[in-house]
Amino acid sequence: MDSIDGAHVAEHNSKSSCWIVLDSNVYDVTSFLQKHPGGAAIILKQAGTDATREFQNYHPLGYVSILPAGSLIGRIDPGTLGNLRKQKESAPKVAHGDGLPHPSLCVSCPDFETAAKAILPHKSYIYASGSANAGLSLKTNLDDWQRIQFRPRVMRNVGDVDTRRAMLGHSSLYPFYIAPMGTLGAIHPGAEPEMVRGAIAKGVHMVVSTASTKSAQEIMQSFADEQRGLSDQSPTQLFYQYYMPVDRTKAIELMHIVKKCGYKGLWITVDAPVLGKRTKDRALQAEEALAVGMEEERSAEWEVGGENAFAPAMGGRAVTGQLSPHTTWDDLAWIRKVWNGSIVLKGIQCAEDAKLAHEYGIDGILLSNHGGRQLHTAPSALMTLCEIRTYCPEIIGKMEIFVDGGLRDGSDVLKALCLGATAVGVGRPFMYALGAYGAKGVERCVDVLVEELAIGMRLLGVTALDQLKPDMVNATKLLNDMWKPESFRNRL
Ligand code: HEM
Ligand SMILES: Cc1cc2nc3c(=O)[nH]c(=O)nc-3n(C[C@H](O)[C@H](O)[C@H](O)COP(=O)(O)O)c2cc1C
Repeated sequence: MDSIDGAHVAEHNSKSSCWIVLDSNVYDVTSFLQKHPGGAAIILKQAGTDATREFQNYHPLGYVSILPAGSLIGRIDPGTLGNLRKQKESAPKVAHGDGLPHPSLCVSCPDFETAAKAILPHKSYIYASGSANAGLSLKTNLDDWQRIQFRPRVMRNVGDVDTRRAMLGHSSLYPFYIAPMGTLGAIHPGAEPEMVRGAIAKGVHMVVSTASTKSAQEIMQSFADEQRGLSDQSPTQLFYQYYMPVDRTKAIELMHIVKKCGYKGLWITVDAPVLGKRTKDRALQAEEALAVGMEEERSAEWEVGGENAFAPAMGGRAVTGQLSPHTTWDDLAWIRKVWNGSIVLKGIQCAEDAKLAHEYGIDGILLSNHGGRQLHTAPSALMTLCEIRTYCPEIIGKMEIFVDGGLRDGSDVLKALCLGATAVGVGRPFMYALGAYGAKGVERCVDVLVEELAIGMRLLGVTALDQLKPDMVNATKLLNDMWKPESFRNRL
């Protein structure tokens, strides 16, 4: 392979010819610029430089495999590294220390967001906090927890409370877990292994995203190393969130990798046949592009899956081939043959699909609208849970029912459990805690949620989670707004 002088690379620093160095290899990424899901501008800023460090904040090195054939043009001559264009200084990924409140000052979930917002690079905060379209699905998620009130019982000897609950046959210390979130490298340099460290320290389960910065193998390795350090004492288990790639061979290959790694269950995300419209990410990408004299273009190719079978990820735009819009219920037959462990469908949003999942023999469903990041004005998980209670109550207790979206208070977990949920997924609070404080923040976030949960149990009058019953909550407000079939409405 050709050895290329740094000075020569440095000359290719524009949108008409853009070269970058990654892991000592020189790539011509000119034709890839407009296809990059993170936007052209972010790569263009690195043009003519060694982009390895910045690149690894977001991606595993293996990502280079999706570059068009012929992009690799040589190796950088190591003696000429000094001739490369100087990398533009970007804001430090995390500025731990300076001005950041001590983690103990985070006493409720919103405090983690305040801390993270203060120190995360703007782009990372936009990624974490963003939602689809005008943000109404996210708002519904947050609001609906408040639309259910408790009906507490008193004088019930609540001296000791037990917060344990099993998830898919794995005992859990708590009835909540860390929801899968992609690209944690944009939030903390330690990326997913840092989140895993915090999870293990507190024994909370975690679902790992297909769109992770680190590979499924690396994350499981960090989990195993960490567990070994604790003599395998932590009850934490890792599950795997699965995005279906367009290419069947790739899809099967990924399942084999996940199985070999030892992830405990496959959580197939079914609410993302295409990426939702991430308004804030898109606006920011357009701004960044204009700042370097380019214009972001909308491309239909980015909106639906194509031929490129690449492990998915969720930036402002999806990579061609990373999300399959073609998946149907029939696919569950071959998935079952490849994956013999438990399966959860993530993103069920109405009673009919919940019932179907049960008929297909699925182990669990996760009622979720993806943290409000997919369909505009989608129902909250609590609303879908009310639908299930009304239209197919027979499935409750027959399969595990998880819910996620907008949970910001540990005691709210109890509302979902009263209505029949197995456990609740918590997303952004853990992401913000990670961004602000790394693994220590994740630990702190668990503590905050557990404290609220345990106080809530006592004040509600229960000492174990199996004592929670539907009549301990008043969900009338949600039930009033719940969808009713046309025939039923005509009778009113
Ligand atoms: C040159 C080869 C590159 C390839 C093949 C590539 C690939 C991708 C892919 C597949 C995504 C989708 C989302 C994700 O996985 O996070 C993405 C998003 C992104 N990429 Fe790259 N990328 C490249 C270079 C870079 C560089 C050099 C940077 C930064 C210096 C960068 C920063 C980002 C960011 C910030 C996102 C959006 C993340 C998000 O909002 O989720 N990429 N890229
Ligand atoms: C920044 C971010 C990234 C996410 N990435 C993924 C993902 O890769 N796969 C997935 O199935 N869900 C993903 N989600 C959705 C979460 O798994 C979960 O459904 C949602 O965050 C729950 O809402 P909450 O953040 O309000 O707790 C992501 C959510 C956020 C906030």
